Amino acid sequence: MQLIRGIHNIRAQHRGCVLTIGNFDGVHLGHQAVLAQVKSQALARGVPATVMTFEPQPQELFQPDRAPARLTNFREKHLALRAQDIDRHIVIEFNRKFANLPARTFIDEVLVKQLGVEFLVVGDDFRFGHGREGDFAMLQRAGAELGFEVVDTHSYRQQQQRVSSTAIREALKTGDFAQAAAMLGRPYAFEGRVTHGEKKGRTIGFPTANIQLKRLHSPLQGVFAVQVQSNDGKMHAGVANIGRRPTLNGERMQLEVHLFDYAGDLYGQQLKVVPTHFIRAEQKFADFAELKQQIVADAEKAKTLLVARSSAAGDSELNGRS
Ligand SMILES: Cc1cc2nc3c(=O)[nH]c(=O)nc-3n(C[C@H](O)[C@H](O)[C@H](O)COP(=O)(O)O)c2cc1C
Ligand SMILES: Nc1ncnc2c1ncn2[C@@H]1O[C@H](COP(=O)(O)OP(=O)(O)O)[C@@H](O)[C@H]1O
Repeated sequence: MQLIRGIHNIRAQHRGCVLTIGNFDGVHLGHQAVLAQVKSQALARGVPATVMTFEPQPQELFQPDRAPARLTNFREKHLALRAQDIDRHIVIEFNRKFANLPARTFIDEVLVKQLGVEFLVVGDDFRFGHGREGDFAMLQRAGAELGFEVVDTHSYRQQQQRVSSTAIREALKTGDFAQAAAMLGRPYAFEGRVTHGEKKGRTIGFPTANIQLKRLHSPLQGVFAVQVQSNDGKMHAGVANIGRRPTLNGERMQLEVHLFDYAGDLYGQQLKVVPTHFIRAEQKFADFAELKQQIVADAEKAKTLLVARSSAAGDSELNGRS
C-alpha cells in the first residue's frame, strides 16, 4: 500500500481513484464493509482503492479535551488499512489552514484536480471545509456537475449489531475484550516500538518494555493481563500497565509490559500487545518497594487469568508454544 503524507505530495500520476474519506478509527467491521465496497468499485474501474484520513483527527484539533480516546494511533490505523488491501492511504495534516479551505476549493482542487475522484463514499453526515459549509448534498451536486458518483457509507452497513468506534470504546472500558474483538474483527491490540525508559523496572525484578501510545487519550488505563507478539511472531504471556506512573511522578501516558518468559533485549522491537483481562486501576504508592509488592501480586493474578483462559480455549499459545 502506498502512503501519501499531505496534499502537497499528491502527484499527477495519482489522478483517478475510488475514494472514501473519514476517521476510520479502529478500522472495525463497519469500516471494513465500506472498504470492501471501495475495493470492488476500484477493481471494476481499474483505479486504486484510496482512503483519506486526517491526522490529528479533526476533533483532536478543535476540542482536544473532549476528543474521544483513539482506538488506533496513526501507525496502527495505517497497518489496519493495509491489512484490508487498500491500495493508497492519503493522510492529511489536519491544521487550521486545511480546516479553513472553502468547501468548493476542497472539491475542485483536491478531489477533482489532484485526485481525479471517480467514485466517492462518505457518511451522509460528513461535513467539510471552512465553517463546516460543505456537506453530502453539496458533494452530490458537485459530482453530478463534474462527473463523479457520491454514495453514503450507511448503505454499506450490513451487520445486525451496530458497530461503531464508540461502542468499541465502551466495551474496552468495561473490560469486555471479547465484545470489542467481535466488533473489530480482530483482538484489540496496541502496537509500537520498545523505547528506553528510566531503567528502574529491572532493579525490582520486573523489567518492562516501554511503548509510547502516540495518542492524546488512551481507550484503556490500568493494569492488564496481556498476550504479546514479538518480532519473531512468538506469543508471550505478560502483565502490563497503561498509565502515567504516579509513584515515579511520570507525566506521559505510556504502556509498559513485563513478559513472564523472556530475558533479553527488546529495545527497538515492534511489539503487539493484546490486553485480555483488566486487573486494577493504576495507583500512587508511598514508595517503590510498595509498588514492587503490588506488581508481584499483579503478575500472579495475570498468570492465573491467562492460564485459565488458555485452558478454556484449549490452546497452548502461552510461553511461546504457539
Ligand atoms: C504490572 C505493573 C503495574 C504497575 N502499576 C503501577 C501503579 O499502580 N502505579 C505506578 O505509579 N506505576 C505502576 N507501574 C509502573 C512502574 O512504576 C514502572 O514499570 C517501573 O517504574 C519501571 O519503569 P521503567 O521501565 O521506566 O524503568 C506498574 C508497572 C507494571 C509492570
Ligand atoms: N521479561 C522481560 N519483559 C520486558 N522487558 C524485558 C524482559 N527481559 C528483558 N527485558 C528488557 O529490559 C527492558 C526493560 O527494562 P527496564 O529496567 O524497565 O528499562 P527501561 O526503563 O529502559 O524500560 C526492555 O525494554 C527489554 O529490552
